[in-house]
Amino acid sequence: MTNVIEIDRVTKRYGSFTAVDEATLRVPKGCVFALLGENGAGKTTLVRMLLGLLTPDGGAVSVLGRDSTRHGEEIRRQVGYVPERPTLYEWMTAAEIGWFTAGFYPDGYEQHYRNLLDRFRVPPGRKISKMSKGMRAKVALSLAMAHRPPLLVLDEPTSGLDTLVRREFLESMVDLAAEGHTVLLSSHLIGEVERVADQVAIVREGRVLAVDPLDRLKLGAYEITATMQGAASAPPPTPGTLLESSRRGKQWRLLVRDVDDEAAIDRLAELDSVAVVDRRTPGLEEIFVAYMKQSGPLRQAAEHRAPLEQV
Ligand SMILES: Nc1ncnc2c1ncn2[C@@H]1O[C@H](COP(=O)(O)OP(=O)(O)OP(=O)(O)O)[C@@H](O)[C@H]1O
Repeated sequence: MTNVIEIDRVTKRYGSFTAVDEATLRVPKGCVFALLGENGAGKTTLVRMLLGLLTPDGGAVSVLGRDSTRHGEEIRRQVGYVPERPTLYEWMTAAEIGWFTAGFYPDGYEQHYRNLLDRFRVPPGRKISKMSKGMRAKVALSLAMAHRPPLLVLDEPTSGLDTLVRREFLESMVDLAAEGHTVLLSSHLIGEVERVADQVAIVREGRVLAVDPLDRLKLGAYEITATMQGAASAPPPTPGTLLESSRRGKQWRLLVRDVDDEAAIDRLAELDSVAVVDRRTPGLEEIFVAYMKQSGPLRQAAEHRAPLEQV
């Protein structure tokens, strides 16, 4: 099994509202895979279908080689899941909650949990109710990892954490992937995804718009500024795939990706219609925003969507 997750043309509706629309993606073993999308894009709905907690209206979801509609329980046994707002028993200490949870898992769980608390520097005797958000998140992560799941699913795991704790948390994810675990991270934080992900799926309004290795998404992307000879000129033909174009006076700003040969951009200056060409490498945020703007709204906004945050 090379793919830990396989999602094929999956659709999920809530009444007449389509939350996930024919989504297709593959998550290979041993990578940190990010679902990147604004609030309300459908990430949690996708995650719930993976875990067999929601049944798709169409398409197929397979996790660790099993159909999640029929084998949800088996999948959940093998997956570590940290939801956006983990529920922890407030009155227990970190050690007690591990002891309690160990009852649901095979031998070795509690010892490994204690090792993880140690690794994340969580005092075992501290009550959950007396912990900071960051420490709670580490307890939730330790509980999710203590049965050594081959797949860890994290739904907006760092929301509410401060920068340092967030960074530490993210680094532990990269370590996990290096140890052969697969991590699925759902996030709307571009900086976070850029820091840790090997592969990224850009999700917008229930649709998967792009799935790529982060390197590929970034390395072949360019922002081209072409100053034309005349104000009315059309933009020059660009190499690669055009994601976004806008004009201000004589200047076109073009965002392209999948450019194999950057010299092809420089050669645009040889065209009669072009006076000057500049290029620079955009950040993931610019690429993401270009995808978000493409072809206008895909569906009516169902709710107020929170703006994107940078880490
Ligand atoms: N049980 C439900 N009934 C009706 N609509 C729902 C339900 N759950 C989610 N939705 C809607 O489906 C869309 C996708 O929601 P989802 O929670 O999957 O998005 P998300 O990308 O995880 O967002 P967030 O980051 O805010 O959690 C949203 O518009 C949401 O309001």
